[in-house]
Amino acid sequence: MNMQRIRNFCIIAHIDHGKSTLADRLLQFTNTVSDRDMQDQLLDNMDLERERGITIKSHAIQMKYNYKGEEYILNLIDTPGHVDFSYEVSRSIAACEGALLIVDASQGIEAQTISNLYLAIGHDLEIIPVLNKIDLPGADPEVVADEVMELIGCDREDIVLASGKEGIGIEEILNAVVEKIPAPKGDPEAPLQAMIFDSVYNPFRGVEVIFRVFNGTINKGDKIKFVNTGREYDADEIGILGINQIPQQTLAAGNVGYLISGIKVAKEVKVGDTITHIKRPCDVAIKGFENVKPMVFAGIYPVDTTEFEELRASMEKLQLNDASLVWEPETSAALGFGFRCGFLGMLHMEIIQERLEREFDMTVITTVPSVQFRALMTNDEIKLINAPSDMPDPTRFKHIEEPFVKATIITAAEYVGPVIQLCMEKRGQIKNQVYLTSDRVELSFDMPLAEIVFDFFDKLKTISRGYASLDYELIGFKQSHMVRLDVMLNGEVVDALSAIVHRDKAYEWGKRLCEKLKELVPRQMFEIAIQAAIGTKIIARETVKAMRKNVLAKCYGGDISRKRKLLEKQKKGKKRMRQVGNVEVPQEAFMAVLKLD
Ligand SMILES: Nc1nc2c(ncn2[C@@H]2O[C@H](COP(=O)(O)OP(=O)(O)OP(=O)(O)O)[C@@H](O)[C@H]2O)c(=O)[nH]1
Repeated sequence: MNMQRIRNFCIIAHIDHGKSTLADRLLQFTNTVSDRDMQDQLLDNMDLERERGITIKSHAIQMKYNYKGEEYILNLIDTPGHVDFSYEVSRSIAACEGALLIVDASQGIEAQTISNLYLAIGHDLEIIPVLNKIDLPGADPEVVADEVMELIGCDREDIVLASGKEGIGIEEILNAVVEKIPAPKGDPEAPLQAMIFDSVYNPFRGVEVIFRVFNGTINKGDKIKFVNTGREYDADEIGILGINQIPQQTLAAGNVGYLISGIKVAKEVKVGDTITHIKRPCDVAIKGFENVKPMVFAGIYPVDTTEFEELRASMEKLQLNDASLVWEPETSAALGFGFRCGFLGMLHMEIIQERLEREFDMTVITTVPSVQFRALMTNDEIKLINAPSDMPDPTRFKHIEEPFVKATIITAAEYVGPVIQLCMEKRGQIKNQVYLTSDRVELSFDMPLAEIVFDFFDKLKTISRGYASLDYELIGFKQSHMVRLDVMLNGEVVDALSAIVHRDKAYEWGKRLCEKLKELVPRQMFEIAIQAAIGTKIIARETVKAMRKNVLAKCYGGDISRKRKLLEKQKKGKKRMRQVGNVEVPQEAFMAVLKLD
């Protein structure tokens, strides 16, 4: 295919602004998929994605479009919409020459719109602005168009008015893709240089690598190598991605395609890596490659301690198809054997937990999530702290550092006060405040990541009645007064309830946590003391009074089957309980920290 007839583009949008719906329409309009086969949100083919209505992993799809009598190949590269997956978004963007910027005409520009837009502009992508959902009664295309014009410096005529739902503006969008987005550049005769921007795990065929060829040509059967991992493979099968995979003999510069070469483990395929030939390799790898690092850590334990090996097997299987999940075995006095896991963010953590439960039928306890702190030790070594138990003795370190992010929040002007207040409570420092329009404001803060991973987003939504959007990126580590706060039940430390918190917040944290635990720990036949401590210093205490609960008391002797049923019920209720010393602790208690308000 003549490179001049190829267009590679992605869609950037804030969550729920209608990216998937619009993508479906493009596929329908170009007959890439027949109306009969049309399923809602075709690009989101994981059940979980469809249920949650969010795009988790990016995928690519090729459409053919006839424009003024010429056939064009349009490669649509889908991007995930959540900050947890921002590295993947950046690689997808790097594989394109243009982007559709979808803005919900009833909502206006949101934080994610802007962060992804900046990524796209940073990669010199041609931006085609689209106002979507113009069918909605609450849509205000005039005002939102002003916002968009201000943001990207385009003219009103450049903005396409569309409705994915009603199928309005679809042809205009496709025409704009052909007319405005530049054809790919690159030399098909040069040494091979292709960038991996995604991979899909297939248990039967091995990992499918999705890539964009920048220079050179890849042929079926070629001996190839991945530059950053240094691994070598045979290109057993290459092809393009329609609704199904379509094998090809060759793919030249400018094209997007898939590669199958018998790779069994997702970890071998790193998004951002460069594919080249073993003979005649390219001089340099494509820039921008990064090893993605987990941002949030938590322990995962089987509820039933005998299921540890089963959990290990499940985690191994999960890791085969999720390269970003990392874990190592961990033991807790309270929870037994489990794993310390690293996640890209809170959504990623929820997804893993849910997949363990659904796909592997495991019931697990997840402990309080934590970010990765660093301790500068007295011998000037840096020690990484992924769990409260890693926290060294205060006499052995000079200081602790914690990760900070630049948080961008867009909200209506009337909520600026409460938003700033919330951010200050979360140890944020305001850096900038810009009015996007008379009513919408963009605020930037430097904030500790640790404060964001808890309930920040929920709180932000509450105080702004839903009219605030958040995006953040890591900016580095800063020195902080962090301490380890322990919780004791009848004098015994429950290691799974320990947390690393800022010194100024430790007292408040301890007090609230004790209060919350008092609500969650059921009364037992003896009194239970709940205490919070820093080192040996007790900073808070609550007491759960003794009580005797006899479920059989209701049964007046007689009916044995009824009695059995009640006992069964009680046993089930106990399932998610953990024995700590002599105290039974329900699973919610281990997540109580997330619900402190
Ligand atoms: N009225 C109206 N609703 C729409 C339109 N497009 C999408 N929606 C609705 O908006 C919601 C979000 O649409 P999606 O296409 O899932 O949005 P998305 O941007 O792909 O969401 P993520 O994948 O989560 O980022 C759904 O409930 C859609 O039915 C439109 O043009 N008009």
